Amino acid sequence: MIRVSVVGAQGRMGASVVEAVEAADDMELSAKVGEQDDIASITPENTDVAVEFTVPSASLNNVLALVAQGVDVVVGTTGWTDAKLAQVTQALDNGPRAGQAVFIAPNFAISAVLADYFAAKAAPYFTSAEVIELHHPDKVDAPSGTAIHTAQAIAAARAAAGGEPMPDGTQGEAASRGQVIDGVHVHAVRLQGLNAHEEVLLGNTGEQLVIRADSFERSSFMPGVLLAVRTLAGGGHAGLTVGLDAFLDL
Ligand SMILES: NC(=O)C1=CN([C@@H]2O[C@H](COP(=O)(O)OP(=O)(O)OC[C@H]3O[C@@H](n4cnc5c(N)ncnc54)[C@H](OP(=O)(O)O)[C@@H]3O)[C@@H](O)[C@H]2O)C=CC1
Ligand SMILES: O=C(O)C1=N[C@H](C(=O)O)C[C@H](O)C1
Repeated sequence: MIRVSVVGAQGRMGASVVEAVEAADDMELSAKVGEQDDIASITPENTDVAVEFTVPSASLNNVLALVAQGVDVVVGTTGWTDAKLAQVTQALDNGPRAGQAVFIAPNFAISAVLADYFAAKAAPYFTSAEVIELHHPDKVDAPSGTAIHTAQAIAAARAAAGGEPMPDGTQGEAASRGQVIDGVHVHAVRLQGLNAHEEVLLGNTGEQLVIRADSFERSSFMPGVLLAVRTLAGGGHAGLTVGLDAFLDL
């Protein structure tokens, strides 16, 4: 049995992970940790993999604490920057146990992972690309971690193909055009009734490709979370890995 502890267990995602772990035949729930609890209670003696879904402002410290304890971590919290990722890599290098692993995914839903992948594949063939993410109004961060990841992937694919900057003659209030991430405009919608959705618009003269992923329920993230837990528990993924595509045969 894979022993799993959940950090942020009282949150929307954490509670879903607790349910998914309890329902999995090959896993058992070890600890449920919230903001008031001591994360140092999670150790290799009671936990094979910790799953972390908290808030962007707390996630790095939680991950560093778990790595220092010698525990492998699957992270779904957003807000990761290159500088934060570098801190995780450094912590893993100095971790107490050989072969320690941290896995971070901006999105665990297969629809979103594939949308991201398809968008990067399509990007070099289009003059223009913009990303629209749409979420429930309780989401604290904007734009979504997924949208940032998608925009970066589109920009990297365009740059690798030697693409020109996108045409845009709009003047006036810059905020109206969304946040610009690596040259790609990203727009964030918060609307009651929504869960997690993303649309990538790709345009050429006289044509448009729309790639859209919809997570209607948090259960859509659970197969990806459990896949990551099983993959880390199986070993062979030492160090830091980012993105569920690393564990899929794409
Ligand atoms: N990768 C993916 O597929 C997905 C990622 N996400 C991301 O996951 C994160 C969590 O989302 P969601 O569950 O909706 O958010 P919630 O606000 O529902 O949950 C966050 C939880 O974290 C707890 N928390 C805050 N600080 C700490 C801390 N220092 N230690 C332990 N627990 C803490 C909060 O407790 P309290 O309320 O008591 O402060 C709360 O229970 C977000 O970054 C979101 O974007 C969401 C969906 C899918
Ligand atoms: O907060 C959410 O709900 C979600 N957060 C992640 C993100 O910011 O990309 C993943 C998904 O979009 C749901």
